[in-house]
Amino acid sequence: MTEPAQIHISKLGKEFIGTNGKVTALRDVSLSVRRGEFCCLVGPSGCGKTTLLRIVAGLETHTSGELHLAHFDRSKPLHSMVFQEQSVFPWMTVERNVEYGLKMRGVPAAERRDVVLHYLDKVGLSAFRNAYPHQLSGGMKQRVSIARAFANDPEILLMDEPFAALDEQNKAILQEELLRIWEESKKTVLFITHSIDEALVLSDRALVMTARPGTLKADIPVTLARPRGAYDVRSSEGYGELSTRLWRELREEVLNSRSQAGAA
Ligand SMILES: Nc1ncnc2c1ncn2[C@@H]1O[C@H](COP(=O)(O)OP(=O)(O)OP(=O)(O)O)[C@@H](O)[C@H]1O
Repeated sequence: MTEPAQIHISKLGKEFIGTNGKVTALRDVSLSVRRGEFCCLVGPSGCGKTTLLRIVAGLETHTSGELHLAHFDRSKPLHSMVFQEQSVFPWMTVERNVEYGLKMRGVPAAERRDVVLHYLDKVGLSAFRNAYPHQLSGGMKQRVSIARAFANDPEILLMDEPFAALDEQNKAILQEELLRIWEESKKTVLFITHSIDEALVLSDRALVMTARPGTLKADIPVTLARPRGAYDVRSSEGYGELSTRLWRELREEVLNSRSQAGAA
């Protein structure tokens, strides 16, 4: 059965008025993400990926076009966002950080505890539940952010380069942890990355954006078998071909974006 659309964006545009005049960040972006789908957004630096995610998150408004988000289960939050920088509360323990959204929603303490312990176990942080963020490494703090986002149980997860600041091995482990949790929960995910590898490890579809003003250039189905491992996926059938295709689409836009920067 085909799942219904959860995120539907039609001819969406965004203009910023800055000190140097008008900046068109997004133009005519149209895309649809089905419920339970994992989509990665890739595109050159400055093409509007974060702006698009922030618009979906309701943190920014669009200046033209339409955005429709389907909210299937009103007892759950619609979306949660995970940022590149660690966005944990430094004054709260790991456990308090993860339960924050649930507490805000008035979920009873016993239920909160079960959910929090479940996700701390999933991200390998059970032993650190009473630790404070300053006692954790960067990768561990990102794990707290991921556990918090899933514990909050939103329908849509919006992830803005959540692993960009991590070293290669920690990134691979977190990608696998994220995939395992996603496979269990099947949330709708919109995930920004600069990495072709990361898009191929994680996504069902890679959405390639053009240089600014960003619009959708290519929508590439990532048909690699699941479950996937962060390294073994690279030797799976079709990986090389997909990787080359994505790079061809992206390369042109990265060059365009460089010539824009040179002309500015
Ligand atoms: N608040 C703002 N005011 C003015 N211009 C902005 C604002 N936010 C973003 N922009 C501009 O909009 C464009 C898109 O920015 P955005 O951060 O969305 O790109 P991005 O694709 O996420 O970049 P990166 O990959 O480098 O993170 C850029 O030219 C940026 O300078």
